[in-house]
Amino acid sequence: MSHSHSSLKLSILDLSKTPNPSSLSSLLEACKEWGFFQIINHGISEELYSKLSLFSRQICSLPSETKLKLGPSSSVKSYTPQFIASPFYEGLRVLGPDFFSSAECSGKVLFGPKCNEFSEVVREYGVKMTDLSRRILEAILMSLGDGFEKKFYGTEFGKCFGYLRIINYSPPGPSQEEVEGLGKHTDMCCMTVLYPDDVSSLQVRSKEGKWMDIETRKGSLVVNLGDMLEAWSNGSLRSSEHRVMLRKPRSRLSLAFFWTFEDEKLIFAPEEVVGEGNKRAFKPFICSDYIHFREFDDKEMYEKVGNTVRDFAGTGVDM
Ligand SMILES: O=C(O)CCC(=O)C(=O)O
Ligand SMILES: [Fe+2]
Repeated sequence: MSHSHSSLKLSILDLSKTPNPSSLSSLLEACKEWGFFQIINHGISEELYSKLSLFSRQICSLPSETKLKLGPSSSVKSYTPQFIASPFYEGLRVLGPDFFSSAECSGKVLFGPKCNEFSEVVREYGVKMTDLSRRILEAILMSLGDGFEKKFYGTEFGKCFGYLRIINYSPPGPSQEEVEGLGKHTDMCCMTVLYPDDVSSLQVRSKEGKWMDIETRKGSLVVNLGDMLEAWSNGSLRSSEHRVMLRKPRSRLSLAFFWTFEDEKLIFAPEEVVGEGNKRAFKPFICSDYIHFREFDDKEMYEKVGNTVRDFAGTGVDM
């Protein structure tokens, strides 16, 4: 039996070019319609990616006893073993802004003396992705309204920080044509910058509810918007449901960099963003309250995974 899949070529943001009205309008269009686009000329070298991939593969092959020292129920909590998100998914989280120290904290347990090299590679990746995330977010604000990046970047997004998740998906079994590596979800953060080794496993759900395979240019990174930005933009920027479907009999690696508001941030769309005469699509809420709402759901009631910020703070007004 073979499945047919519709696919979506992601809109391109070229980071080597100064944004102009035409590039900004296609960026805004992509953010509203899909909440997904791709970036090219992003400056993350393949060499850096390969170094990090190598460590990722090493983490994958370590014995479970070692990794379970880092979570889910130990004090460090940086490791998500298989069978939490899915039977095929395991992940290691490294918190910014001090990527070196947080990498070291896990690295000591995982790699022993080789840990320094790991921490250094993660630091370099974290710093570069932080810079990249800022530039992307500025472009998004610019696309939302004239002068919005100057007006809102510092005041609203000035305390954003990033964290990295190094994700390994184990291969589906020989008799499994297609398995869910990561189930349907929206990202909680403002924005995710994704370096997948195989983009064809990533699917986004259209507004009509159709799953689409994501297509990108070779070497580009995938950006998707999260719930916090959807709420901050009064629902005009879309945080889309997406998932990972594993189809090839090989493992898959992915580096997901999440750019998020600080815990205590009150998320409330500014008047100018809502626009005169428009209703509010979200009640104001504190960032960490939403994260707790999601974490509780994800762990305690697995069937309820998939709850979004609209379930948490939506007013019922559909933007
Ligand atoms: O692995 C991927 O390509 C996507 C991961 C993802 O969606 C996530 O970690 O939120
Ligand atoms: Fe995601």
